[in-house]
Amino acid sequence: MVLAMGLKARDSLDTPWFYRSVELNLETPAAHAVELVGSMALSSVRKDRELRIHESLDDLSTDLADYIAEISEASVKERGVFAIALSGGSLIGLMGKLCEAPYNKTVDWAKWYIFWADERVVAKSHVDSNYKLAKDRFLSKVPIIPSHVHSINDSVSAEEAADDYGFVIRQLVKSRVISVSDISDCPKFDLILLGMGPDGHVASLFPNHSVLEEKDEWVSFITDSPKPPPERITFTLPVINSASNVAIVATGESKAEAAHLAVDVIGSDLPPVPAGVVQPLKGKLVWFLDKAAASKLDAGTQFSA
Ligand SMILES: O=C1O[C@H](COP(=O)(O)O)[C@@H](O)[C@H](O)[C@H]1O
Repeated sequence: MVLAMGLKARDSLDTPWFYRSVELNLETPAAHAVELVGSMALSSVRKDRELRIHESLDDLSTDLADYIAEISEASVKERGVFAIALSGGSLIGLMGKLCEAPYNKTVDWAKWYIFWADERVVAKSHVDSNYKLAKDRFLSKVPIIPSHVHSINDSVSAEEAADDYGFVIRQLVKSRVISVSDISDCPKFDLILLGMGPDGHVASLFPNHSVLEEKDEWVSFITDSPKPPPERITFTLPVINSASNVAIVATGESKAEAAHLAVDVIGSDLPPVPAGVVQPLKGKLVWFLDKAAASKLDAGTQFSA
């Protein structure tokens, strides 16, 4: 029996994605067949989600830079601005290629507006600050307009910082710098970039934490983060899931189990880790993984970029 299906492919990292029709002869050796059948199941069951699994961190960084530059270009074309929310951690280093050619010259940096999907409530000069990390390794190397960088108020309590940040976002929704979701009334960021911890947390949404249930606020706070520092503010799930595009970037073996739980355990009401609850309502979710982080995915879920 021969099965026909479409696979997403690209010839190299510099060329665009395309869809290729593949005919699978069901007498193909078993392992190969499982992989192809699995890919077909992924694209038919979760059309809203894409997995990009890379051989090396260098490949992943190039693809991530391409992806961000493409969404920036499309947003500027459509809305005249690009509203992007960053996270902290290893993600920032993996965005480094955006500071190099060609992106440093081709991206329309003056149209970028920067936000944080989560921030640690520490001084902006503190080594734990997500703002400081982004400033040192990214923002100081590209010509983004300083007044377009919306960091948190670091001189108040976590609760006040969350309230303040929610207010800032509301003002920018009013002035249309940030779009608004037509189905959730939440801000609709053009792109939210998330890292993922080994426990499956994204932004500062940690496993089994009550903040995961927050439905009313756009920005919430916690004072008991299991990962130091304890005080943080975070976008809530409704805001993350209202974005036009969300990327989860996870590398290294320590993330493999969480990636498996988030990606493979689908169709469940309660995904076992917060990353699994990132399911944009209308937007597109892309996972960027290296081989190590993808090493525990079900065989059928994997396909390489
Ligand atoms: O504490 C945090 O951790 C996550 C993951 O960091 P990573 O270094 O393991 O990639 C990060 O995405 C989040 O923004 C940060 O506050």
